[in-house]
Amino acid sequence: MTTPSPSIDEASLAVATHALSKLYGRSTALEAVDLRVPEGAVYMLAGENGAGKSTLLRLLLNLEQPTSGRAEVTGLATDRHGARVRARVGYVPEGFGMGPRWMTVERWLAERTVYYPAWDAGYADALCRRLDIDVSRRIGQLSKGQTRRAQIVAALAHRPPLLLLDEPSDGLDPAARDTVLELVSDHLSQTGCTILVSTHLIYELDALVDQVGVLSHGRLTTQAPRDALRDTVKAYRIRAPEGWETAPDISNVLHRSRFGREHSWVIRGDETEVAARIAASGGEVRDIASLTLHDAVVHLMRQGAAS
Ligand SMILES: Nc1ncnc2c1ncn2[C@@H]1O[C@H](COP(=O)(O)OP(=O)(O)OP(=O)(O)O)[C@@H](O)[C@H]1O
Repeated sequence: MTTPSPSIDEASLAVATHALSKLYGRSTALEAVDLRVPEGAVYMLAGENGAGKSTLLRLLLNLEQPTSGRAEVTGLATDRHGARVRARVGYVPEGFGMGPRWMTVERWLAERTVYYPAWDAGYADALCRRLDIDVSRRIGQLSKGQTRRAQIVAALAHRPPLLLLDEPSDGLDPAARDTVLELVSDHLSQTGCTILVSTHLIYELDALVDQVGVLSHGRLTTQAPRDALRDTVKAYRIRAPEGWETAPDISNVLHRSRFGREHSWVIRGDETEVAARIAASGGEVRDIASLTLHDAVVHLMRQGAAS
């Protein structure tokens, strides 16, 4: 079951999906996903390998069709307006296939202008310089990271209202990762665009993210503003009598560990309510701490995988 988000104005969503499902044969890749990405948000999509993140992004671009359900991207129904949706989106795909091996990067970038009328050649040049791209090289000669750099230029250079980034730093060296984060951050402050980004490197996006979604086995098990997660997913240090761990009536325990009579539990819920329940069951709350975004999301991923 998806954790409900606080009320969101449906009219101001950059992306909305409605019970979006995708089967490959008899195997479920996505199951009744109700994604809500507010306009102007940086929405991080996390989830284990095979959770359905890339499939979801491909469906949003109508590169593949859902088995059931529907999606709207920048207000357009993806099934009827696939080409218009793609023109409004900057997409970094999961894979590294770009184009024919003989084509130079320069020519490949020039061809993007056909698809994107708003292509800004000056901005594309500046991005190529920042990312140290030799545009005279042929696609077949590029390393994985060099390919990724060119894909990032293509995604940003038409200043689309929405970026769909599928593990954008995959293949990049650490310095290039930092440069890409700076570029995306600058791009965001200049354009105010919306970003939906799938990643396994949660800490990398820490400074940017304001919405979080967790996919697990094709289901969106968590969807919440980042601040709401910070306020509700907490680590409780508890001193308790022997055998206490079976006593409390507490739901949404994401993690338990124990050292002697001291317990450390990660619990999702209202802090005051959780603390009261612990106290009522005979436990003494010694400390309550917030988690990093990385730790909170990893606990939520594990809970999603286990449910
Ligand atoms: N073309 C396809 N044919 C059959 N199954 C597919 C296809 N594409 C994806 N799948 C399956 O759908 C599920 C979701 O895959 P997807 O690539 O969307 O996951 P992901 O969350 O992006 O994973 P990762 O983090 O490993 O990139 C997986 O079980 C995968 O095997």
